[in-house]
Amino acid sequence: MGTLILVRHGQSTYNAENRFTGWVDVPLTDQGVAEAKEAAKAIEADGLRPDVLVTSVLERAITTAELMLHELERPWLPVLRSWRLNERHYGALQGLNKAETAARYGDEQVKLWRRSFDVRPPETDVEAQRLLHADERYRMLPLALVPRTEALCDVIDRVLPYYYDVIVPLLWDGHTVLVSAHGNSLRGLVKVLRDLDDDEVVSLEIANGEPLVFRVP
Ligand SMILES: O=C(O)[C@@H](CO)OP(=O)(O)O
Repeated sequence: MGTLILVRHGQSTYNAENRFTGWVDVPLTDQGVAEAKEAAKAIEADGLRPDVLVTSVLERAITTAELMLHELERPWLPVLRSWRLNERHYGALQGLNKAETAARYGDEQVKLWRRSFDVRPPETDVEAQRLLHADERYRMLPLALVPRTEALCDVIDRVLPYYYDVIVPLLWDGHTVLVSAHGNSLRGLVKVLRDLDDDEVVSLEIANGEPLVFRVP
């Protein structure tokens, strides 16, 4: 039996500024750094010792994991990274303030964009998609796989192949796998692991730096 530890990165600068983040690559705040260290203490207190690290390709998740491993005195762990674990792409909302967007479009609409299973935020234009594709991290992808917006259902579609093809075999081999990722990529995974239906997932919230532990037979 393997152990899966899911951690959402510590607070980022955009979290602190209440901005839609998505694939924008922002760093942690001082509070985020402290949350990452606390996350490591929590898993240590549970007697858990990760032996493989898996992260998205976004800095806030990578830094959170590095801080955690340093705290756990295991900075040497083997690491795997994938764009498939990135945050949900927030489309044209990326960078906007969430409160200002709610004042403009209404709380209900913003809640649908933020938490529904299948409502996509407005998409970015083709030029923004091309710019993202030019980023070294995403250049190897076919352009069609570089998102212009995503709903949670789209995130699940991209996360699951990585989960089943890469993470599950590690768990079957008995590893303790630490996954450092994002609010919505982890909401998608937790929906599947807990078998939540499309309505239940609306109220699922994942806090910064709070580890979630699953035993996978
Ligand atoms: O902005 C984002 O990308 C996410 C996570 O920070 O926000 P939300 O809480 O709306 O899912």
